[in-house]
Amino acid sequence: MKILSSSQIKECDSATIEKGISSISLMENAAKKCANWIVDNFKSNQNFSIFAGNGNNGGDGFVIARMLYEKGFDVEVFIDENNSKFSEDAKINLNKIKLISGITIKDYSEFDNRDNSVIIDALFGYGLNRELSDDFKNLIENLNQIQASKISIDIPTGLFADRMINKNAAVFKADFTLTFQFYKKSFLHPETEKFCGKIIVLDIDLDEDFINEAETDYFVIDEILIKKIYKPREEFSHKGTYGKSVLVGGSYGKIGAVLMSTLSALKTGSGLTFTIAPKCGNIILQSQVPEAMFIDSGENHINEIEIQDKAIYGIGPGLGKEIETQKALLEFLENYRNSVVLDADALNIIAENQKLNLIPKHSVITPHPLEFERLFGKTENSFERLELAKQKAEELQIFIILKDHHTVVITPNQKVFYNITGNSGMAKGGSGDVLTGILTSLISQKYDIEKACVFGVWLHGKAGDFAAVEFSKEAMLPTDLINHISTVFKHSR
Ligand SMILES: NC(=O)C1=CN([C@@H]2O[C@H](COP(=O)(O)OP(=O)(O)OC[C@H]3O[C@@H](n4cnc5c(N)ncnc54)[C@H](OP(=O)(O)O)[C@@H]3O)[C@@H](O)[C@H]2O)[C@@H](O)CC1
Ligand SMILES: [K+]
Repeated sequence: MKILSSSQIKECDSATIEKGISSISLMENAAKKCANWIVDNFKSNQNFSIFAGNGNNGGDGFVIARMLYEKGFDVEVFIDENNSKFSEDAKINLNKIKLISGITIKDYSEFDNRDNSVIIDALFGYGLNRELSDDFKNLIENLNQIQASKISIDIPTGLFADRMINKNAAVFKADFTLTFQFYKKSFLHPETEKFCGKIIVLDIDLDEDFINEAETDYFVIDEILIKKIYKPREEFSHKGTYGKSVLVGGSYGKIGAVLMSTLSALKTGSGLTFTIAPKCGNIILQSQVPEAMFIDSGENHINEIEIQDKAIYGIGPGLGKEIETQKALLEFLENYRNSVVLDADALNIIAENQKLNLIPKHSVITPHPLEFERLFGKTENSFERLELAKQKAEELQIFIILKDHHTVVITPNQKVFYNITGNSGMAKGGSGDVLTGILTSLISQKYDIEKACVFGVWLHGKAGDFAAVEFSKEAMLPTDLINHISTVFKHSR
């Protein structure tokens, strides 16, 4: 799914209107989608307090008020009574509810919370173009204090659609955000997404031609995209059809990491799977994953990385940073030209030795924020980190998978794919090792690298979601996630 900027959404609005739908009908349609969702999900609540601004977000609020009232709910609307400058469509809809005696319209200052009330934020949407004034900040901070269910229309007030907020910004803290047609970029960054609650994207029939042609670097990975990428296995094939994965890692006390990568590569469908690990891991690996072939290197840590033909390497899980291991990795990279997947200590070794230039072009690196900082330097926030990652991905011609609450794939041509599968149960040591195995396996099966990255992060998160359903976010383990890779494939058929 494409992510459009606020100015593109405005253009999309205009394109839709040019096709013959009036702006007032568009608002009516958008609000109807919200009202229906609210009725379906908040049947037991009788009171709705709707806070409306003076733009079209407020206009949506007025229409929602009317619709909820018509469905039998008790509705109060709050506006800034000193501000008479409403957008045209907001004014039309405000005038409509003024004619309904059952809907009370009061000033924001007259709000008094009622029992079992739901607060609806229709103050500002994508039209917010500057910091909120102190009056609005106070209003939002007061609303945030109130114990009630809270719904934001389109965007939680105080957030900008596409950029970071100031540190002291006041933002409405929603339990649900009912947003129109597209994810907004700020819903996908940790500093800003925490205000959104659960995000519900409502299709309001904006012009499809405009959406198809709109140019953007930003995408959300959705099932439509995954269906286009996934290649079911062919019946007439053999193990050679599905490539050779070589997982390199492990050191004394950290054999589990490379074991999990190896298992993940196998469960993702790798044809032939090798593990290069120190001798101390031999028995563990051979007994736990008999399907993989073991190549030893060093006693307790890796001291050489053998180059094999026609293989895809995934290097880093549990690798450690012993001097001999560092030398082995740098020597390997100096002599290797194919794409590799680099994770964990492989990235730390590259950072400490300042050898970014050794990463083969079209490789994949999978840093978490701290590893990213070690490689490329500090940034102020995740929006800046993403911009720096885009720049570095292009400069080095590599794919960067930035691991975070929403993991992001950044391609050498600066496209950005946000992943929305996954959950906090995956925030445990070992989850990253699973991702390395999945990515190595998909690339070795000749998925194009961009597609392997997009499919890989989605599959990883989705398996995590199945594991959370079975075991809970607290108790699920990265090994449970590996076992649920099969559930994802079964559901993908
Ligand atoms: N295609 C879609 O997605 C559809 C979207 N729709 C809805 O339209 C919404 C966008 O509407 P919008 O453009 O009127 O913007 P909105 O957010 O209501 O605010 C604009 C007003 O706020 C003002 N203002 C700005 N910053 C401010 C500040 N800090 N403090 C105070 N004021 C500030 C600004 O004033 P100005 O800059 O002119 O001084 C202007 O008056 C969108 O989010 C969705 O809900 C649907 O109805 C139909 C289909
Ligand atoms: K809002």
